[in-house]
Amino acid sequence: MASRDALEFPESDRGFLEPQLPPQDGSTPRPDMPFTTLTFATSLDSSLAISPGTRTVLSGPQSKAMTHYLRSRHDGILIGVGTALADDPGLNCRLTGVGGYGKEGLEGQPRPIVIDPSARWDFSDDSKLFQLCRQGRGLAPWIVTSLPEPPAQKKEKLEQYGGRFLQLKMVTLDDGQHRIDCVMIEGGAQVINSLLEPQSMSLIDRVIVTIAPTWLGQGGVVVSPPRRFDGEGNAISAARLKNVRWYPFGEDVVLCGQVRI
Ligand SMILES: NC(=O)C1=CN([C@@H]2O[C@H](COP(=O)(O)OP(=O)(O)OC[C@H]3O[C@@H](n4cnc5c(N)ncnc54)[C@H](OP(=O)(O)O)[C@@H]3O)[C@@H](O)[C@H]2O)C=CC1
Ligand SMILES: Nc1nc(O)c(N)c(N[C@@H]2O[C@H](COP(=O)(O)O)[C@@H](O)[C@H]2O)n1
Repeated sequence: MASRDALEFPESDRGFLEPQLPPQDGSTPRPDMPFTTLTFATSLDSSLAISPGTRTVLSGPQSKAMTHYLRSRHDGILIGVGTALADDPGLNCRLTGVGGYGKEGLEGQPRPIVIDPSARWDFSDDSKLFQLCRQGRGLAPWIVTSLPEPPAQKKEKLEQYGGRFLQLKMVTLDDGQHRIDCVMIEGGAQVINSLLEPQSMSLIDRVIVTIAPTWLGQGGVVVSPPRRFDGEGNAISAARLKNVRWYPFGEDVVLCGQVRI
């Protein structure tokens, strides 16, 4: 039976998204690299949150359900440590019919991946992610760190739940069981802004942005990649999408496209 807090994303809305999603046969556009979707919700003034260190609800119910559908179609969800600290996120999929929400096991649940170079996320049993693990509603996170020896207590706790630390140079796992074919990158701003820099933008296969009809005002956590200049020193746009599609979800609009390289 589906749980009371489960979300529904109707079949009628799924067709629009299908061409944007990772191929279901696990094939990837670049060898040994996952299919990557950059997806987030923004205000009209490009803010992800009203101020640093806070969580702001931008998506309405329909686009929120869409995000959970996207989660169900990716193996992993990636965030930066700034988001883990600010949001205490669940990072699971709460759609009816996935594991923990009407289905046995954890089928359809993505692996949370937290980029935490210095292992500064001070997680505990009370962290939302670990509560969901105990309830059989989400997978334990993988934490990508550059520390050769992550703190022993954190490592022990993480492994208790089935999570693990990955050192930066070991992101690509060579044991096939833990392969990740597609990753959904949710943010936050620093992660997104760095991915939209020229040297990284080719790593993004799709961009799916929920735009909420609100201005959060100055002082927000903003998506705005570093400015670029042409050969004559004139400012040019930092990044632009091609193959753009728009879709309304309630009061929000969802924009899909590919970064023009
Ligand atoms: N509306 C939405 O859809 C979303 C909103 N958010 C919001 O965004 C905010 C958090 O954003 P922000 O503060 O920018 O934090 P981020 O989540 O982007 O995390 C930033 C940290 O991650 C590490 N990091 C980021 N980029 C890289 C990189 N390229 N290589 C290595 N490490 C990297 C750094 O850690 P270190 O400093 O330790 O080296 C950095 O300080 C929160 O308020 C959250 O609510 C987040 C996701 C989605
Ligand atoms: N799609 C979307 N809409 C918003 O309004 C948001 N604030 C976010 N934030 C992202 O979702 C994470 C929270 O996930 P849980 O609901 O806790 O599972 C948050 O950490 C951001 O990555 N996304």
